[in-house]
Amino acid sequence: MAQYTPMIQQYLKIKSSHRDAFLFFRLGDFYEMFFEDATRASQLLEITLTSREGGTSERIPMCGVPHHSAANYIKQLVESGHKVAICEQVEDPKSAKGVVKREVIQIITPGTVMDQNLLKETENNFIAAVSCKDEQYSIVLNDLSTGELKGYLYKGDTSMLMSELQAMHAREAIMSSELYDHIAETLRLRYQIVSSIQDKSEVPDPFRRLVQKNEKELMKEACGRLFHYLLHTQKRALEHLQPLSMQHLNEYMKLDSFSRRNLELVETNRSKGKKGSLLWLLDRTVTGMGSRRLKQWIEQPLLVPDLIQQRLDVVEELIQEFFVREELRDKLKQVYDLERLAGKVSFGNITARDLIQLKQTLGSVPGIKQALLQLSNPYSRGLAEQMDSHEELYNYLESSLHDDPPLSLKEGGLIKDGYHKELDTYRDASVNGKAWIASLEQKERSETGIKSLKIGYNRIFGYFIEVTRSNLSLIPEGRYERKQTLANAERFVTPDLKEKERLILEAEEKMVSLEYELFLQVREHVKSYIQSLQLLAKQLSEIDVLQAFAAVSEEQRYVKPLISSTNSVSISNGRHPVVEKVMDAQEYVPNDIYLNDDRSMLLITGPNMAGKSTYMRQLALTAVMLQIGCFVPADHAELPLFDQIFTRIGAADDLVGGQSTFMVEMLETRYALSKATSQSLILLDEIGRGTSTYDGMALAQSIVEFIHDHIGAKTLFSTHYHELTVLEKQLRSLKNVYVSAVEEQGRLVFLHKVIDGQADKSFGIHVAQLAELPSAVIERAKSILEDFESDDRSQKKAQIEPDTQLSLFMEENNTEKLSKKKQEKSEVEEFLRTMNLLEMTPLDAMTTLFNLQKKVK
Ligand SMILES: Nc1ncnc2c1ncn2[C@@H]1O[C@H](COP(=O)(O)OP(=O)(O)OP(=O)(O)O)[C@@H](O)[C@H]1O
Repeated sequence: MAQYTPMIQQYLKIKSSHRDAFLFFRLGDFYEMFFEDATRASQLLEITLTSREGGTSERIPMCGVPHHSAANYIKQLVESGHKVAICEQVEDPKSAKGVVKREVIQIITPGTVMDQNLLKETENNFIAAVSCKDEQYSIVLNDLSTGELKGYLYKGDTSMLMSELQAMHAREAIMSSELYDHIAETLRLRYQIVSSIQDKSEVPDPFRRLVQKNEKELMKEACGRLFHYLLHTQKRALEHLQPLSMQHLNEYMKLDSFSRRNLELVETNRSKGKKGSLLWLLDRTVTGMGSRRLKQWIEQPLLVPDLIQQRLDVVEELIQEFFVREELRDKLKQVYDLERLAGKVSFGNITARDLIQLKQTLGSVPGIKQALLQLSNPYSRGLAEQMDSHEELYNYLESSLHDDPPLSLKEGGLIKDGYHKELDTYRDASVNGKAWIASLEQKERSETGIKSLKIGYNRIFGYFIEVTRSNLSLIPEGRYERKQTLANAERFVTPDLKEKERLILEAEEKMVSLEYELFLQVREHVKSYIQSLQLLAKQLSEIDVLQAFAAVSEEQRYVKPLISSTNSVSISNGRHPVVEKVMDAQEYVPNDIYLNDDRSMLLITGPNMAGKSTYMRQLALTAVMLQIGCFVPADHAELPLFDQIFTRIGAADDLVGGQSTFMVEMLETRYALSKATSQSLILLDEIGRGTSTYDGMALAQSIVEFIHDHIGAKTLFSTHYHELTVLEKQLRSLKNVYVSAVEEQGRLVFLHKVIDGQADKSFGIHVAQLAELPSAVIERAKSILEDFESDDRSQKKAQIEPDTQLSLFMEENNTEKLSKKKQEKSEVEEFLRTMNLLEMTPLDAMTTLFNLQKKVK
């Protein structure tokens, strides 16, 4: 260490406590990185790697970014899952003795970004902290930009924990070093979640107010971890953090990570994008806050009937009252991101422009209240009555801040005239001084008779009187003092001009620093409103989501659903909201779904592509829509409130996790079987197809029986194993339905209509034809199928299972082939035994061998 220069020593010392972050080390106008940080950053950011002397024989690798454009580079690093520690000079270099003092002022990590450039308007940015004991987990989820804190308690194992973290969209997870050793690598590789260690878990003093005294110890631990981490990275008080809100299982529908993914609630499985998801369909919100709230609602449907009913009633009235809705939408358009503005106030990075946005937002609240008061429904009226438009704060901001302030806080132009006496005096001095100077030009022109005389200003020489060379002789002796000579003019000053200049500059300097001081006071004043602004933000975002529900429901012809008190589902002409939206509405074939205690399970058969999964998803999405308080796609709908939805739909390979499709399927099923209750909804799509036919069929049947006999959950079960349809006779509450299709002139026509009973034909080859497999393959498959069907044994089998898919036939035929092969093998053996080798030519032997091999093959 000693051989390095003092500055590099300082760097190394600071770096030693920030090993997991890129250290942006401020050197003049640049942030520099050294050693390994420099080599890695130069590759990641594609910037030039240089080097500098550092006191040793070898030069030190170095790369840097200009401080004014650092934000973009930080963004790139953080978005790719890295952390950046910002190390600033914390003393004036002019007064520093030796190396200027430097300190890390903030660590920017994927889960703690506060910069607008790094945040997506319509998405929360979550950081989670975790604690665990035995099989219990506590997770606290925080969005630092909005201050929300949500707590969850779970029972499960680490793989469950990891998929929950993913389902919560956590970008970063904070945990003990012990847990870190177990899961950090998997979290990073499989879920792209950055992990950080924080072993301190006691809730620090300033944060005590956020966690209730009688909260569970494990929960307090997770909160403590989070708060210590936030203090360590942000290094400031975070007054906008909201009290911990525990998420109780009995208030929300539980949707595990598999189901959220399978139902494509907020993103599609394939592209991982919003488009094509339920969120995409419903997102008619006008504000970023509303869009984020909607996403939270979709991921946490309610279980409390009154709350759901309240939302449904508002939506109903907003559909009827078109003009009120339009007025609300209009006013909401003037609402800025109040939630994040409140966060910025506390964080200390709010600008005058942000405060103007805050003012404009407050300005639109009275209009929103007024619109809401036009509705008769008690919930929206109550909301309007509780809504505080913060008149006092509005007036305060109105009287203090300019409407169009500059971005910079240190150049003046922030505070309005009349707000502060002293500031007004300086302004007057500056304005009067400038007016005096303007009149001086006139006066000097007329007294000297020099028409081209002018008064100018530059930063170095200040104010001056400029006379062209040809007019110099007209200046009376001793009138001006010479200041600067130009090629064809001379510049002069007078004692009065100098004095005025001093007054103006002094006033301007004082003005700028006083304005900054006043701005800080304004900012401080706004801080006292953080909590009530957060409440207002919540109310506004809620209204925004409800008006969005009304807009989509009206456009898509949804109906107000009823909450069933008899635990039955009755949906007539139901539709899958997203499939319907992306296809021509006329083409969509609506379907009914009826379920009750005597008909709690439907076994769905039908050809591939007929619409089995669509039908199943349709029910789940309708349930989610009802439980978030939105109208639903049907002509009539009545559903119970489902406590949980479990799904096993589609292939969701977890290749990174090293699990096969079949294993994932079994894990998801195990999860459903162990957690479901009679109030749950279970959707199982072709369970067992990932293994051999009999194996799969046996599993499928035992799963159906288990759900029927031991759980009693409403269940939709689609299968290609037509053999299972006999279960209708054995299981009281199981009913067969099928999705119809007809064959017309050798081609398959899907009717997409779900009918009671069972399908009577297998259409696998037709689907392959639709998929435009080579015609040779199709023809061959048809002829194989014919062979199978004409085969005796196959016929016999077909009596029991007339409708099996091609795959099933293949399996069956394998058994037959096997015995055929045995027979052939014995023929070959016999031939080999009796063959007279001595009488054969080499060519004969070769031909015989060829024929034998052909036979065996
Ligand atoms: N009710 C409907 N009305 C119109 N089109 C539909 C309907 N249901 C499904 N479809 C269309 O059929 C396609 C296939 O549907 P789906 O994936 O549900 O079939 P499936 O029977 O589950 O197929 P597989 O057995 O191959 O998984 C959908 O993408 C959609 O375009």
